[in-house]
Amino acid sequence: MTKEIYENPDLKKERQNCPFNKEEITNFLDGGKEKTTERRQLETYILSDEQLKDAVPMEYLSHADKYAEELRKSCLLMHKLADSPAGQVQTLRALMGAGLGSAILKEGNPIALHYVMFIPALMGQGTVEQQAKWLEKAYNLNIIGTYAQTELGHGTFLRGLETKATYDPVTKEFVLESPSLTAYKWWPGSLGKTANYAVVMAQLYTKGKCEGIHPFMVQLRDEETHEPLPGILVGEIGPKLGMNTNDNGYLGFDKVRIPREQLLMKHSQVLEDGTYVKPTNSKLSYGTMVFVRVVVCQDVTVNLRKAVTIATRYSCVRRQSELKPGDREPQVMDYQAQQHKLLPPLAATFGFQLAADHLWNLYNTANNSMEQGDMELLPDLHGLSCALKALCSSEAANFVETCRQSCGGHGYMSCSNFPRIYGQVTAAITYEGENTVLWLQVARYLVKTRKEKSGGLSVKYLIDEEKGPRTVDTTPEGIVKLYRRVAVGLVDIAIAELENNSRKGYAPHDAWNHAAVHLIKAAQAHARLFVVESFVDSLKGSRLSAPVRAILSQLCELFIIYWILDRSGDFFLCANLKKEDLLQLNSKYVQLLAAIRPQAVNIVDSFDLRDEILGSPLGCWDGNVYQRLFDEAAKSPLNQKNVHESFHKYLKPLLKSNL
Ligand SMILES: CCCCCCCC/C=C\CCCCCCCCCCCCC/C=C/C(=O)SCCNC(=O)CCNC(=O)[C@H](O)C(C)(C)COP(=O)(O)OP(=O)(O)OC[C@H]1O[C@@H](n2cnc3c(N)ncnc32)[C@H](O)[C@@H]1OP(=O)(O)O
Ligand SMILES: Cc1cc2nc3c(=O)[nH]c(=O)nc-3n(C[C@H](O)[C@H](O)[C@H](O)COP(=O)(O)OP(=O)(O)OC[C@H]3O[C@@H](n4cnc5c(N)ncnc54)[C@H](O)[C@@H]3O)c2cc1C
Repeated sequence: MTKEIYENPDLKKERQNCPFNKEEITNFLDGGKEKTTERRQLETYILSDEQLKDAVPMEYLSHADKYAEELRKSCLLMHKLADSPAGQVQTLRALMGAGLGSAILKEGNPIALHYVMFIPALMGQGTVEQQAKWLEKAYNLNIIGTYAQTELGHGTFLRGLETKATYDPVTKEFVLESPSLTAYKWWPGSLGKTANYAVVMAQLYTKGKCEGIHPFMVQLRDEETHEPLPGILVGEIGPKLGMNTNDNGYLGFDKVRIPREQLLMKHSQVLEDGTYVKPTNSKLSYGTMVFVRVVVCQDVTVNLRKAVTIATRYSCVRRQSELKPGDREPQVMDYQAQQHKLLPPLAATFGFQLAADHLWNLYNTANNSMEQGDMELLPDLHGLSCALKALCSSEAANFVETCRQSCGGHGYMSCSNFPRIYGQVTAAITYEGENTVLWLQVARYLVKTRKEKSGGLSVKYLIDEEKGPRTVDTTPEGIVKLYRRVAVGLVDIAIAELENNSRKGYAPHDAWNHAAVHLIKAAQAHARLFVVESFVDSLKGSRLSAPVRAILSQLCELFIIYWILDRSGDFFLCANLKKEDLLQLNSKYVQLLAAIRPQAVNIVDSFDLRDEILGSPLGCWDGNVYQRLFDEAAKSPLNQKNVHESFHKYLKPLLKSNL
């Protein structure tokens, strides 16, 4: 007898008569049919392993027990790598990120930094010989590394880092030192308890001169005992808003000597006599950060997809209040206000992914040409990776919080998974370059391009001024032009502000600081233009069936109008937008909300996120929300006895005290 599978009747209804093929969208997002098959096989392989399941929810464990439990699972996952049905790199990518990996390691993988930064740093900064020495050991997990750059006193301002590596030509060694408390490394993931090696960024001194920050390969712990080596002061920094099993750590050096060959010398070298050989570009040592900024865009998008799926399914199960007097309480998704909360982030997941795909392609192209010594694409890659990392992380964090709020009280439960998703996404606003600082980097590139009439592909529109009438056209292509005008206009306003400040007698750095608000707005407009253009162009260029194209085009239109309505001042200011245009866009927007609403569940279904990955009773495929919430509550240690011992210890004496 086959067991009947429960499906909430409202969700069942939502899923009936879907006008498009969900599987086609799944394949589109995965990058092809074969990729979908491979991903599903991998998910089944990992998620069916009983040893990877939690005996109790993580929330109920102590800080140290959480770490130990996640390290156990993380190591087990690594043992499973060899038999994975997907390729090694594919498996690692899935296990380190917000998708499959987060189903097992909910608050961070203690060895993530090894793959996300340590190995990429070795590959990007090490010579062929250095790679031959350490990469295989790193691949085989004979050593586990991290990337130690940020210090207690400095994260953003890399030139201000204090850790010193002074070359001693007599012994042909570098001497590593932390000259003050603020020089201690502070934050690197996996550093606290897991890693036994690190790529350490330190100020290189040779022949009495500081040559700036450089990467050094440093052993931190004994390979057998795991005890810190002499002169190494290492530990964990304590609980954080999220990502609590990433064991972020601190690290100090008390005159630690390492051989000269442990300076990673792909781009710059120190010869035996202490002569310094410069890199072709002084920013090449920042390459590892560029890589992570690129992958973070993909990662926050996956997290956003999870949040939207949970909130959308829940909003179709949840019935509350009265829409039509006397009628049954409606699904909360039927309130236009709820659609306004959830459909823009739903649409954003597509826009962000398509833009992140473009960035990934640029990263690979630029990297290939840099391997041949051609640095031409580096400024564009730096500008675009900063812009997209900042935009995707900050928008995703806001959207995730909106999704949480859209679930009312139940969204506030830990088991809803919103706190963890938010904890991860909001961290991306800070790590790998604090967003404000990245916006200012982008602005620097835009101002330079506009003034010097020279720059890469992503900023070409600042050089080739658009010709023709400046009328407002509200087709998607017309809307892209509006975004372009805003991006150009806001750069010009920022430049005018800079010039105005100079005329007032400000020195260039003060003129810059006093124009920051305008500069940041210009950088954000540039990033939005890139996402909007990527969304519109990718749909135009893709081979999709008519029904899939229709729904994705509606999402695209909704999204690009949403941002205009959100920032209408910029469009009035720079794109000739009139009141009538805005009203027209507003009515188009609400029409689109109504048109997309019936397909919301089908769209999130097409993300094909398994219940284990969503990790939330609110978002499960079957919509059995209330039963699952009850089951979660039953796991609370406070519910294991009717009367907790603390009653006898504290409450009873109080009750009897006749205060
Ligand atoms: C078989 C195995 C294979 C391996 C397979 C691997 C698979 C797995 C891989 C991926 C997995 C995917 C899953 C993804 C999961 C993702 C996340 C999960 C884990 C979480 C990890 C979190 C880790 C966090 C780490 C960190 O935070 S590390 C520390 C980061 N720190 C920063 O970002 C510091 C920010 N500050 C700066 O970047 C800079 O200081 C600055 C603000 C840019 C200014 O620098 P400064 O030197 O002061 O510059 P100036 O002198 O002012 O010069 C400016 C000048 O330089 C140019 N510039 C600046 N930066 C760059 C750059 N990076 N590249 C190129 N150019 C640069 C800039 O444009 C200016 O140029 P001009 O003078 O010409 O204008
Ligand atoms: C979860 C997490 C994981 C991390 N992992 C690692 C890791 O693995 N390895 C590692 O090395 N580091 C890591 N970091 C550190 C991270 O890279 C830094 O925290 C980040 O670069 C910001 O630097 P900061 O903390 O010094 O902030 P600050 O630079 O001190 O920022 C404080 C404020 O000052 C503002 N500000 C600073 N400079 C400027 C400026 N020039 N103009 C305008 N405003 C400015 C910022 O916008 C911000 O509002 C991690 C951080 C987090 C939160």
